[in-house]
Amino acid sequence: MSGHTHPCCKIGPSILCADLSCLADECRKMIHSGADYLHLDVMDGHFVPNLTFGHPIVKCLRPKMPDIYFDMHMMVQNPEKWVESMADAGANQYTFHIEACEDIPALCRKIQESGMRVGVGLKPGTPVETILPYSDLFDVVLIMTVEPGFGGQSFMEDMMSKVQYLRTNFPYLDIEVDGGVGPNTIDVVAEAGANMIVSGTAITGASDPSQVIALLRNSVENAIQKSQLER
Ligand SMILES: O=C(CO)[C@H](O)[C@H](O)COP(=O)(O)O
Ligand SMILES: [Fe+2]
Repeated sequence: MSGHTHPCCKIGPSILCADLSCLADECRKMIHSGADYLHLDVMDGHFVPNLTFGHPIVKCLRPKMPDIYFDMHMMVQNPEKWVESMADAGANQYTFHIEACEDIPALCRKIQESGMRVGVGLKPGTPVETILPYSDLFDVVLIMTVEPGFGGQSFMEDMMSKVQYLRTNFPYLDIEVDGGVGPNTIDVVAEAGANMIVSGTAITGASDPSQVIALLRNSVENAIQKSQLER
């Protein structure tokens, strides 16, 4: 389902550790700081031991920023349950976890028919080969670089072999990374071939988020340029 041009760099801040009592202001701040999209973390207390928010909040947020791409990171059991509500709330990408899903082709079809892009997430312990039988069905593969559930954890560099494997075998795929990504870890992420960069505390906790976003983008764009010259 991906296109046939090299995917471009996109930076998607996670607002998980921002001040959620003023969610719209926090999101606007990210957009004004240069974010390409917003990564919204949905947790159900079952798939992960934490709770955040669901489609009612997304539905309230949408009219306040009609043109912003919402990537829903669905850390939930039974991800098929929330597809229609998220589409109705205005989500653009529905990223479910492969570990939480029984009928992967049916779920991908449902997401696509609802008009959203299909994302599949892999926890650190899930081998990358798990996606191979379904690789045509996804627009985005999300490689988790922390155990899902909490922001502010340490980046797992050993997940980069999954990113490298995907970039080598699927040059046009959107590859997203999430967890502990920031100025200290972006270079290995960029060199491994990820192009959709989620970053939470490193951006929302910075005194100047725009500087952090620019730094992340610079690293990824340089790596893409280098890889194209090497071809
Ligand atoms: O999915 C997540 C946690 O499960 C978050 O998106 C992620 O942790 C972002 O926060 P940080 O960059 O602080 O790790
Ligand atoms: Fe996330």
